[in-house]
Amino acid sequence: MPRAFLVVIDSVGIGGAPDADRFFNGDLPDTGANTLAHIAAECAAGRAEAGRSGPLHLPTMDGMGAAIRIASGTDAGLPNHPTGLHGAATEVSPGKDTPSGHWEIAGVPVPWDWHYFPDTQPAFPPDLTAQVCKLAGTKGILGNCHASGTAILADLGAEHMRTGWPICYTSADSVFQIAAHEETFGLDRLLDLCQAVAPLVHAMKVGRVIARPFVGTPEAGFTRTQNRHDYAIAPPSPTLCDWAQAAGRRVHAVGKIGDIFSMRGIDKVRKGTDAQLMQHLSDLVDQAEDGSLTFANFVEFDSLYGHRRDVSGYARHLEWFDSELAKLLPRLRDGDLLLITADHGNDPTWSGTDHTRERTPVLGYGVGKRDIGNVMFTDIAASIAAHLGIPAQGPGKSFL
Ligand SMILES: O=P(O)(O)O[C@H]1O[C@H](CO)[C@@H](O)[C@H]1O
Ligand SMILES: [Mn+2]
Ligand SMILES: [Mn+2]
Repeated sequence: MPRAFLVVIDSVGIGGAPDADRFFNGDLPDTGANTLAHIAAECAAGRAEAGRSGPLHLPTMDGMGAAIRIASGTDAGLPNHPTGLHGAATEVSPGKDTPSGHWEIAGVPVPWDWHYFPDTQPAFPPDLTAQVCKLAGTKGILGNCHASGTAILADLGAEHMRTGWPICYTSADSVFQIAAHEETFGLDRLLDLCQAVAPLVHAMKVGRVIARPFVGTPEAGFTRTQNRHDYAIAPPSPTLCDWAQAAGRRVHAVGKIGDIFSMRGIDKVRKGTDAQLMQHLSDLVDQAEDGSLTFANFVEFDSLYGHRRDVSGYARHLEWFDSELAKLLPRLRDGDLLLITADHGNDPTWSGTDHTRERTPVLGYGVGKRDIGNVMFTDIAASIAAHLGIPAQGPGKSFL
């Protein structure tokens, strides 16, 4: 029985979203944002030389050049000799966030408008703040604003250690993020707090509460740990994961897929750094059951490089991923399909620190060379379902 591996390289957009003008980073619309093309251009110009050098080199993902031209008509200077399936996918959900992107890739566009906290200070309504304080057992919260998660630790980490108040912040995404020190505040206490706050903000149609534990001292600085946990609102209707499970197939989640889908339709989760996730994916190529679905998310493109506007780092991570993929592909079995895509953009050359609305690449291995052109996010779910031979739901059409 054929197996499917659906791999999301988080935030690797390729421009061209028809509705980019409706999404913003600060005051600037996302029109023209193009994560991969702009990274490739910076590399070609010799401006992304930290820990790597020269033009962006992605020989395994050899369909990227073609995908980017399909999405945005841009010549990013990437070679255009695709050997596998290649195309570009367009999102319709009214959000450029991770759950919107993943649910739609899994066949379910978001049917509601997310609630976003305003970019004001305070950002949160007083009654929500009061409830968070009550649940945390503190007299106040710190932050209460839009912020970059690393910058706010530098600003408020010391005050947090002194007062014991949780650092609460948001972004252009529909999120409520709580940062707290793993030792002085306590990791379990932070996770319990986030879990308790989640239903309050989900009721407001805020997509996620994210626990952002950190360690360190005011003197040495603060760093976030791997114990991040997302408490997401459940998908509005059954997704590819549920379709597969209902058909009696095993569903493996690698990375934060379990969190994004509120564990709906998922049998087993493997987590870690992207390097560890690559090992998990590699193990699953060897071990995943016939007929199974493996759904992976590699988040560090987004969290370590996109939001941090680090072009060299992003290019390095793309080249690392590409070289790891080269070791993985020859071990796929006959009948396997491995599909690579992304959930939104996060152009590290763009203004602000938020995601960018973009089309995303669709690269397929194991089904021969074909140009699928422009497809919709939901077509990915329909295609995976067709490949696995299971019934699909919703608006997607298979491109296989
Ligand atoms: O700046 P950090 O804390 O990494 O937060 C980013 O991560 C969140 C989830 O992807 C986004 O909403 C953005 O705010
Ligand atoms: Mn994402
Ligand atoms: Mn992000």
